[in-house]
Amino acid sequence: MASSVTKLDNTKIVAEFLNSFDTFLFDCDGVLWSGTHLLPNVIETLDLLKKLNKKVLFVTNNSTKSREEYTKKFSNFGIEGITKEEIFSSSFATAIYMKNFTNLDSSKDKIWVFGESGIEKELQEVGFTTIGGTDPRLNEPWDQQATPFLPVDPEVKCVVAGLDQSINFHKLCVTFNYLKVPEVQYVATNIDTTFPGKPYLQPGCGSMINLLTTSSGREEPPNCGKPSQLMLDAVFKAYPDLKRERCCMVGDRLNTDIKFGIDGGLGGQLLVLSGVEKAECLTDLSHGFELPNFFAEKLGDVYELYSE
Ligand SMILES: O=C(O)[C@H](O)[C@H](O)COP(=O)(O)O
Ligand SMILES: [Mg+2]
Repeated sequence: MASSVTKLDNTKIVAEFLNSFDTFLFDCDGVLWSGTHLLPNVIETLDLLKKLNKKVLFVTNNSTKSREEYTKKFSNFGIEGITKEEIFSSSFATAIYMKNFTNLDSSKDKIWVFGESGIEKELQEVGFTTIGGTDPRLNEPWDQQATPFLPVDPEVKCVVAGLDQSINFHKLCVTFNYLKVPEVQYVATNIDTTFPGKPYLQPGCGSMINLLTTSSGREEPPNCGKPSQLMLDAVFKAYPDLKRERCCMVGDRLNTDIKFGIDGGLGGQLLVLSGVEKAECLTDLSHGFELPNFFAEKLGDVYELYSE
């Protein structure tokens, strides 16, 4: 638990903050952007970190896109030069989990996807056959007699569920029917209950997982996203020279991003108030989550307050 939380609100503190770390791991939604809006001075801050020879990586619980698709999202926001290898998404973490931590045989066991293309593409990249997901036939109105998805496919051995911004009753009913099969495993990409937008907050992946879990009577599924250390293990496997004490996690949620950094033994955590959390969470501790050692109104404050 951080003994005290330092606000990045002046040049001296920002300089000390930057000198304390060699690597910055950035959450995306609520830190870099909010929905389709790039947050202020994000590009400038990332450029400053590169100029200071800092390592910059991205760790997002948003499973809607594959890492490859995320490189295009970065570029569309004008954040150039970000490679797939610098992005760690919960869809990627879930593919790692399915490949290395389950007994599924990707040569014959299929996966039913509740979610978007990111999950499908990352699971397919590690060799799994996926059904459901973005199949356009799921956009047809729910009709028990007409649906092509029931009865369930006996080769499906797992449901992987993530954020679906095109959620509908057809998708819920078919996924529910797979979850009613006791032998079918159940895995969640992440647990974020809300999804930051601009200006409105939205229901997140975790709320959709809760709906599926409650309706099917299943136990809570394993979570592959932050704060699970699966993604951090993948980061340190890909970049073995990183020193945990010289890494800082930058996020907008206490129960995912900041917990992820603290549990992972990272040297620092910066909470930005441009996403889900508001300043009250730093004084009203009834949430029960550990606090970061730094906070800022927004990431762009690092650039705005920095001076040579
Ligand atoms: O509901 C969700 O899936 C999350 O709110 C969202 O995708 C979080 O993404 P992150 O803030 O980890 O980039
Ligand atoms: Mg976020």
